[in-house]
Amino acid sequence: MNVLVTGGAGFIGRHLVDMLEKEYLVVNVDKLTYAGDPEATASQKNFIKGDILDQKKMEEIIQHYHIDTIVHAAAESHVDRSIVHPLVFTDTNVKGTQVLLEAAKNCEVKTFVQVSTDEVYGSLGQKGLFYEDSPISPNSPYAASKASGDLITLAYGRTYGMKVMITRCSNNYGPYQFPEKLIPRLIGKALYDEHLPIYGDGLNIRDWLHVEDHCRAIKLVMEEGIDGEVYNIGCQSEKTNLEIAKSILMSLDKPQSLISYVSDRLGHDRRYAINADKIQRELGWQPLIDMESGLRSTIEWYKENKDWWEKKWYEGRRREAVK
Ligand SMILES: Cc1cn([C@H]2C[C@H](O)[C@@H](COP(=O)(O)OP(=O)(O)O[C@H]3O[C@H](CO)[C@@H](O)[C@H](O)[C@H]3O)O2)c(=O)[nH]c1=O
Repeated sequence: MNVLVTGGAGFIGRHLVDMLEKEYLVVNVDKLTYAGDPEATASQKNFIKGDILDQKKMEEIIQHYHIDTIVHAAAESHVDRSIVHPLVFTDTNVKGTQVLLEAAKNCEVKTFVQVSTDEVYGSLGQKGLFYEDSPISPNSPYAASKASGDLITLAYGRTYGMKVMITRCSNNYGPYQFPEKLIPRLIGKALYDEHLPIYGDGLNIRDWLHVEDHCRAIKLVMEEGIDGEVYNIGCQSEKTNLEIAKSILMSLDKPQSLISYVSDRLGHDRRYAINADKIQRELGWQPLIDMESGLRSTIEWYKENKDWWEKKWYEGRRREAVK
């Protein structure tokens, strides 16, 4: 396979490129937004700075590298940002996905994998799980843009006979996650003895998945997934945000008094919990990293790589300010 990965300088994308490069020719196309890491691309065999909205460029790249498979991981991904700047989410996650599909169709790419999210299903109460056939009911502008990207992907499959598949993961964590997201943000704050901001009552639940387990699942879908199918990816590791904050403080030997309740996120989804039986049953995927050891090693990583996340945080904020 010759694989085009979009967003391979982002958190999930860079882990994916590392994994896929061991077996395939991989080309990473990334726009390098505030969340993209130019350093990630230094060791990648084929990196091209580019925007998925540039159809001509995407077609040239696909043709030049004889791409037969696209794994589309480029996205605006932060819910809080989507509440403040919703339009860029539509540009990248909806229109960008469609432009990429157009390029793929015109160049007769064989397989297209859309990397998506469990947030397209909306929010759960205390009980129940998201299944692949659960109704799409997104709440944030981010989730709605990803749901739209999923629907347009499926439409291209049905209309033009393209082989398309969708993966929907739960909340990822692990090394190199941009420090705007809950786990790296809280670790960073705790390391500096700053208050850990917890939105609302802290009892919102997320279902956590280590990024390496996620990437192994995407790779499997790319290799063995069935045309037109959706695959949920998660490892049934539900935690309240408060539990995460407490674990981080405990691991770093910091006082629980650093927890600080702040205003809630607008339209804050209460609970995500995903059923991933299908990918386990049909493709034989299994998560290998349990939350306890995964969180421990992630905390260690952020402790040892302060330079990386501090730089990303300040660089990211600078680039945002310029925009
Ligand atoms: C950044 C931050 C977040 N939170 C809360 C909001 C959420 O309930 C929870 C996790 O927030 P976030 O890390 O922003 O992640 P969340 O909104 O769940 O979305 C993530 O998980 C999704 C998959 O479920 C991905 O599709 C998204 O791209 C990813 O950002 O923690 C806080 O309480 N304090 C914070 O400072």
